[in-house]
Amino acid sequence: MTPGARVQAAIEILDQVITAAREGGAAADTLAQRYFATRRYAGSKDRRAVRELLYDAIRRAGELPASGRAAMLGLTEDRPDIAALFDGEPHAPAPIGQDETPAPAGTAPGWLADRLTQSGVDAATQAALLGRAPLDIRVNRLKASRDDVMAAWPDAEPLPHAPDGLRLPTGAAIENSAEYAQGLVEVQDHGSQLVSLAAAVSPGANVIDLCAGGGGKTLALAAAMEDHGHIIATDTDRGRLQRLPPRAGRAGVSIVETRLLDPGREAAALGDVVGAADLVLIDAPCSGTGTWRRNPEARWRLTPERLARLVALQARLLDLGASLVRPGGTLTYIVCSLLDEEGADRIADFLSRHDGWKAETIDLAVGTPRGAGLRLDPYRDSTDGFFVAKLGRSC
Ligand SMILES: C[S@@+](CC[C@H](N)C(=O)[O-])C[C@H]1O[C@@H](n2cnc3c(N)ncnc32)[C@H](O)[C@@H]1O
Repeated sequence: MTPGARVQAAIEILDQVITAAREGGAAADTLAQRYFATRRYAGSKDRRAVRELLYDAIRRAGELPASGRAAMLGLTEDRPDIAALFDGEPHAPAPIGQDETPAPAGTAPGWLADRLTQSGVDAATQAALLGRAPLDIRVNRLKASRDDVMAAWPDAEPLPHAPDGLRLPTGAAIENSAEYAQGLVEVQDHGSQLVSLAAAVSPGANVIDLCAGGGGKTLALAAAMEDHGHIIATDTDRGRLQRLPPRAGRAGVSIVETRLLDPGREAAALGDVVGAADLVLIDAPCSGTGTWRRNPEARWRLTPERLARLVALQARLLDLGASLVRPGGTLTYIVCSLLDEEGADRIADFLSRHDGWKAETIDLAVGTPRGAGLRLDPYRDSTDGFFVAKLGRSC
């Protein structure tokens, strides 16, 4: 592909990303994959270049752009080399007209940028939220040590506060490696590893991972438990939960039982474990403002109404999770968001409504205290953005 054709391809994918953001369609990454699936002439260098243009244009536009072309024109304001490729050559974008309006630069839609600012997220952190995510892995201590994996991946750097964490050079093909196939490593962000550690689980514990999804944190807990004890991993999404047993098998984890929950009737599948868990982990569904490094278009999809629905669900899941904790047990609440209404405010609201609960100290050497919990962010902690709180039930 010519450089101009790559720009035009990125514009066409951007159009699809914009439509998907309006209509609740697929993520940018999926749309890019589908685009290339029908364009076999695009080689690996072309694909990489188009993806870079696509994501640079998405990152730059805070508000949902009017069109893919407007988004790319926005990028040309920082990159005159791209402007020069709007030359009308075959497959390249048409020359830039004088009356065309580029998408303005910004962090997020105005209402959302305001809420981040109100949540104490400074400009440097907002910018870092739109940086490029590094490639982090967690060594599965059930099968290998960090030194074993570093011997096979000499470019890997230990993550200072996550004892099993390594950072690999971007683009390292870890998912095609023998270490991955044999369950020695999991791809897991530094922050996800740290918030799993915040739960401070011990071998032998009875754990309920209420929003387990595909089990990223379930497997981190199981490794910390040395595969002793029991974890009930639940979720309302059958597809995600179905991915957990094979992953657990690969990781050598035998203590996980999965239970599918019925949305709105979650408690029905948990009647036998009310008041029984040593630890309940709630990795709650959230706006994902902390994961924009991976899905920058997610900020175009969020609306105040959707956020309000998530907040109500988080409050409900906290109440449900609390009912499952035994006297003297703990509940760890996590969101990959830096908005107070999903983090510190949810915990303050919970504590105001539940006697016999108190916030406990989190034993992590990183993070910034926020309300009764701790916040991790890409600027200070080199993680995705997270809020985590640990609550103890009195005996
Ligand atoms: C942040 S994700 C969990 C990620 C997962 N813990 C991990 O580490 O890979 C939130 C999960 O909550 C699930 N969820 C949404 N509504 C739920 C509900 N009412 N009860 C339980 N899980 C729910 C979603 O399907 C999603 O998998």
